[in-house]
Parts: sequence; C-alpha cells; structure tokens
Amino acid sequence: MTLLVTLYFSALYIALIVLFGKMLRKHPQLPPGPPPDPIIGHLRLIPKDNNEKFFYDLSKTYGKVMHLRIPGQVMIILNSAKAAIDLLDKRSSIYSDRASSEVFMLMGWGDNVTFFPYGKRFQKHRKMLQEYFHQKKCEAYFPLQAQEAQRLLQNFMSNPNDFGNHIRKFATCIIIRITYGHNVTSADDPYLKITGDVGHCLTNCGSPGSNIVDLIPCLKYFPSWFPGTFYAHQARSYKPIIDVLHHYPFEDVQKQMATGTIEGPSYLQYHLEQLQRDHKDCPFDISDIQGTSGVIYGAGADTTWSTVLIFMLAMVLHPHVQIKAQEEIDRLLGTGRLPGFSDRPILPYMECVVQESYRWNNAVPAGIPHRSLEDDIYNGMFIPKGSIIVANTRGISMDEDVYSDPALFNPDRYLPKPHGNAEPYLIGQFGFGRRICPGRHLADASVWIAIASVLATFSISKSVGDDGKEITPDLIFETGITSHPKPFKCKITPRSQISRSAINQGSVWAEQY
Ligand code: HEM
Repeated sequence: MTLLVTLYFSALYIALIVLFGKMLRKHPQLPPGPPPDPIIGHLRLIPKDNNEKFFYDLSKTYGKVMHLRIPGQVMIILNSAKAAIDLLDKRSSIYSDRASSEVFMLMGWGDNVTFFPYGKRFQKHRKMLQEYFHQKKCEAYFPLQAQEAQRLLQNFMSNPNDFGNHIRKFATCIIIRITYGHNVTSADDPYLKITGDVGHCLTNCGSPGSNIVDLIPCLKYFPSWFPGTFYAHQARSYKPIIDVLHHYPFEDVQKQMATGTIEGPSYLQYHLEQLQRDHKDCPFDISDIQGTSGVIYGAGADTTWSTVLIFMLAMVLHPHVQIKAQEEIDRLLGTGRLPGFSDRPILPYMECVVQESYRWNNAVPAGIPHRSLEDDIYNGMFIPKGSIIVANTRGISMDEDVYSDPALFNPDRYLPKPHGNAEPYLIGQFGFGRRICPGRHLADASVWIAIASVLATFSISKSVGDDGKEITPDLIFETGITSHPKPFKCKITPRSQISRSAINQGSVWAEQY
C-alpha cells in the first residue's frame, strides 16, 4: 500500500513537472522578480502596508517592470510612466478589468464601480459618472468650490490649529453639495457625521487588492481569532455604516423631491428625475443610483483632503517655495483679492506647486490594481491572463530617469530651462486607461482653489514648542485606500491685514470665481 502511494505521488509529481515545463516553454519568461519561496512564492515578502515603497525599492534591483507571485496569482508591477501608458492606456482593451475586493464587499460596497469587473455594468456606471463630471460640466461647480475655499480660509483664521479637520471638511462639503445638494452649515450636521464615520472605515480597511484577505479570500470564512482575518472582521463591523451612506441621503433627497423642498441641484436628484421620467426605458435603476452616489463620496473626499494636506506639509518644510508662489500671486493679482479659477493660466509657478504636491507624495500611492483579460507579451516578457497589474504611482513619481533628486519637493523642476529642468508633470496620480479616475477634473479644481486661496492669504511655518524651538514635522504617512500625512503641527498666520479683510468679505470673493 505504501509503495503504491509513493508510486502514485511520484507519477503525479513527474506529470506536473512535465506540464509546467511545457507551459514555460510555450511562453517567454515572466518579467524579472525576486527569488520565490516554494509553493507560497513571494507571499512572505509582501508587507502588510506601505506596498508602494516595497514595490519601488524592489524595482531598483529587478527593473521597472517586474513580477511577484502568490499562490494562484501573478502580480505585474509597473514602476514607470512609459510602461503604464504602454499597457494600461495603449492596450486598454485588455488591461481594464479589476479584481473584486473581498474586504470592500464585506463592508457593503457591492455596488461600487471601483470593484466591478470590466463589462456592461461597469460601462453603465462609468457613463453615469462621466456625464456629471466631464471637464466642461465641472466648470459649473467652480462657484461652489470657491465658496467652500472661502469657508476653509475663515476656519483657518478662527481656529488655525485644527487645520487638518478644516481641510477635510472643505473636501467633504464639496462632495456632499454636488452629490446630495445639501449645504452643511453646522458641526452636528447628519451628513457630516455619516461621511466622517465612512471616512474612518476607509482609513482603517487596508489597501484594496493587496491586503491579506484580498490576497487569500478564504480567510474571510475563518473565525476572528485566526491569524490574518483582521480586515475581514473589521469590514463586517463597518457594514452598517456603509449601509447608512447608501440609504440616508437617498431617502432624504427622495423626500425633498416629493415635498418640493429640494435644497439644491445634485447628482442624486438629476438621476432620480431621469429614472422617474424614463421609467422602464431608463438605462439605470435605483441600485445604480445608490451605488454611483456612494462611490463619489468613497473615492472623492479623502483623496482631495489628503492632497491638500500633503501641500500643507510641503509648505512647512520648504518656506522658500511658499514665498516664491506668494510673490507670483502678489505680482500678478495684487494683494487685494483672492485668486479665482480664471487666474489659473496666469499663475505658472502656482501650477508647478500644485503639480509637485501630486508628485512628491501621492494620495493613492499604489494606484488601484487593474487585471488583465488576455495573455500578453510586453518587451519580450510574458504577462499571463488574469494578472494583477499594479501601476505603482510611487515608483512612477520617484523615477530617477525622469525626475532629478525625486525625493525633494521642488516645483522649479517643471520650469523651462534655464530657470528649471523642464521635467514633465506626473502622469498617473489619477490612474490610467478606461479605469482613469472619473472625478479627476472636479478633484483637480478643488485642490487648485484650496492651494491658491491658502497661499494668497496665509503664511504657513513650523510651530514652536514649549522650549522655544521650532518643531519640524516628520514625513510619516498613514495608508489605507488613500495615504495621508500623520497629524502634524504648524503655524498658520494671515499674511496681512488685507488678507484678513479679503477672507472676511466672504461671498464677494466666492461669487467672483
Ligand atoms: C485628488 C483627488 C483624487 C485622486 C488622487 C484620485 C485618484 C484615483 C485613482 C488613482 C484611481 C484609480 C484609477 C485606476 O484604476 O487606474 C481612482 C479611481 C476612481 N476615482 Fe478618483 N481620485 C480623486 C478624486 C476623485 C473624486 C472627486 C471622485 C468622484 C467624483 C473620484 C471617483 C473615482 C472613482 C469612481 C474611481 C473608480 C473608477 C473605476 O474603477 O473605473 N475620485 N481615483
């Protein structure tokens, strides 16, 4: 019996080796990668968080296109803009699929386009979002964004120490107004509470696609004491909060529509009206409206907040950049008014500051992984169907062949020679191809107006400790689906009496945009 079993397994082993050998001979090699462990591949190497740095560090040894393997899954990591464009943009018909995220499904994000596979439902949701957030349409939101920037400045003035929360409120209120038509006017507003709770879930749920439960989905069936199940249980406990995000605003807007008390135009109202009007001929249903409106908050608020916070940190650490940008504003706009969107083309250095804030540290540093739909060959390397494709924004933004001294915050790098180094703006902070962020025009306008308004009116500097010494913030980031600087201290003071009155004149500036 023992002999039979031994013979059986020997035969099976030989058959597998032959089969594997044939498979390998049929295709060129996978991209380079570190030596794997038997069976588990590179699983042991992949860290719990900070994947973007791990991928970037590995690329220095294995190249800008490399692979990692975990049981049943090949990951292709792209650390250059060229490779990401070549594959995700130029071959988008085969690189636009997405793996689902077990953790996000457990949390209740089943109708979230971010985790849809490529197909009809994905296209339907993208179309709904595209219609409301294309570049031209986003100009209609400029006045609202300028008003929220105005509120941000007033909040900076009244309580500068709480600047991080003010920026979060700025980003959140823009999303709430556009999605639900609701204007937040008090700190105990229910919408603010809901989005605050959801924000907490998103920061603590791990990176979608690369947390341990997403990599080994069967972990979701194990009890909570079992190692590696943390994110699955966390996600289940968050589900009631995500359900409230999908239901409360929806019912609120429906009620307002029924009673003729609509607060303002919104994404929800626009689509609910279309559904009522076209009824059976309408291409979408209620779950599509709930799903797409939920994703706007889920994807749009923390990312914007994080980008503006990264800018604040850069200003504390690089005062000469701040002074140069402020000199440009004073020279070109004078000191008596706030910048508006129509000033954007005439403030080139400010543009460099905004673009450098995207590049220096990224709000979504490892992107969101795509998945390939077919076998492919790139520069002689084999990319099997079903591979997870990570366009690592961190690696792209730190590419030393493109950016000199990439770790340095240096907006001058983009200026034409001889003033600067004529380096290109970052590509990829909003993703690639058919999955590119549908909210990028809205987000970019929010980031620009916040940065321009703050620079025009406030000086940002190091805070001073009880010992009279300046406190230099550490460059430490917290990473969930987004990455943002750990809370840090800084000193925020109005630049002049003129700034004070500009800020206090409130709506005058907001309406000018
Ligand atoms: C500074 C702010 C933002 C950043 C840095 C950002 C970044 C990203 C990135 C990197 C992706 C992944 C793209 C890919 O897979 O290739 C993404 C996807 C997405 N973003 Fe944004 N985003 C921002 C703001 C917004 C806003 C304001 C909205 C909503 C209006 C939004 C909605 C979405 C959605 C729905 C997806 C999923 C798209 C899909 O899977 O097809 N984002 N974003």
